[in-house]
Amino acid sequence: MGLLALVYSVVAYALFFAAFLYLIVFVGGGVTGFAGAPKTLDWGPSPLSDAPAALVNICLLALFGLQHSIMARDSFKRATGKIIPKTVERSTYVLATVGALALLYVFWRPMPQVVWSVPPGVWSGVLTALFYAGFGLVLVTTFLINHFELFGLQQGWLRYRNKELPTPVFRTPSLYRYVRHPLYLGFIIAFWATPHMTVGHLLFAAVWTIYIFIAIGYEERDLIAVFGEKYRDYMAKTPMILPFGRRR
Ligand SMILES: C[S@@+](CC[C@H](N)C(=O)[O-])C[C@H]1O[C@@H](n2cnc3c(N)ncnc32)[C@H](O)[C@@H]1O
Repeated sequence: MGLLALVYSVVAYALFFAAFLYLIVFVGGGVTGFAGAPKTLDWGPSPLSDAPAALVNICLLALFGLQHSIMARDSFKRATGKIIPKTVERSTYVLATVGALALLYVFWRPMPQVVWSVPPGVWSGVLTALFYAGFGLVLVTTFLINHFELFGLQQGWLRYRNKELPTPVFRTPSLYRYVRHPLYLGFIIAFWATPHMTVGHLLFAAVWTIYIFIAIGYEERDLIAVFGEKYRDYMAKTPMILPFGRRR
């Protein structure tokens, strides 16, 4: 069973990493210069090409949001605890996230009408740099918290070694001293910073941003439940998403 848990966690991690890398290509499209992508936000076929594009896309984003938020809740983990062992709970979450992203990639309906287009030059270079910086921030931040625990690998490894899972640790390393949610800030930057904004890209960025603020509400409720006063103090002293933002 230990080996099975380890293999499961490695497979889930590998698939997730591939899906994350594809997200950069999917959102960035032409900006990434990756010409071989079968589908991006602004280009490619969808099996749902007869349905209204905005409706299809909002449903796909809502599906991702529901999967992500419901499976992250303690009540869901308690309810499924008998069929999903704690050691592979995170890998299962990661695997379901891959599924939700795959549906998004396959069924997304491009809406290529242009909202803004910055001609090649300094400003388009700045926006492209911000796009990559946003994804870079996401990746770096996962290592600040605990990359291998966040994506289930550590749990699979500990199960294989027959060791106990550690209790959650409250961390505020480097960027977490300036904002409480640097990883989500990275996503917001990556999704909005583009020299070529289309209606589909705008919809994607707007819905995802709204979802991030909803998710923060749930996540912070859980963090208060686990870390209590420590997290309340942190909220009082540290802005949510922008370093110069309001506290709490
Ligand atoms: C995808 S990460 C996002 C973290 C954070 N919201 C951000 O944007 O940087 C979500 C996980 O990080 C954990 N987490 C968030 N802030 C934390 C902190 N200060 N210390 C330890 N774990 C934290 C949450 O409990 C959750 O399991």
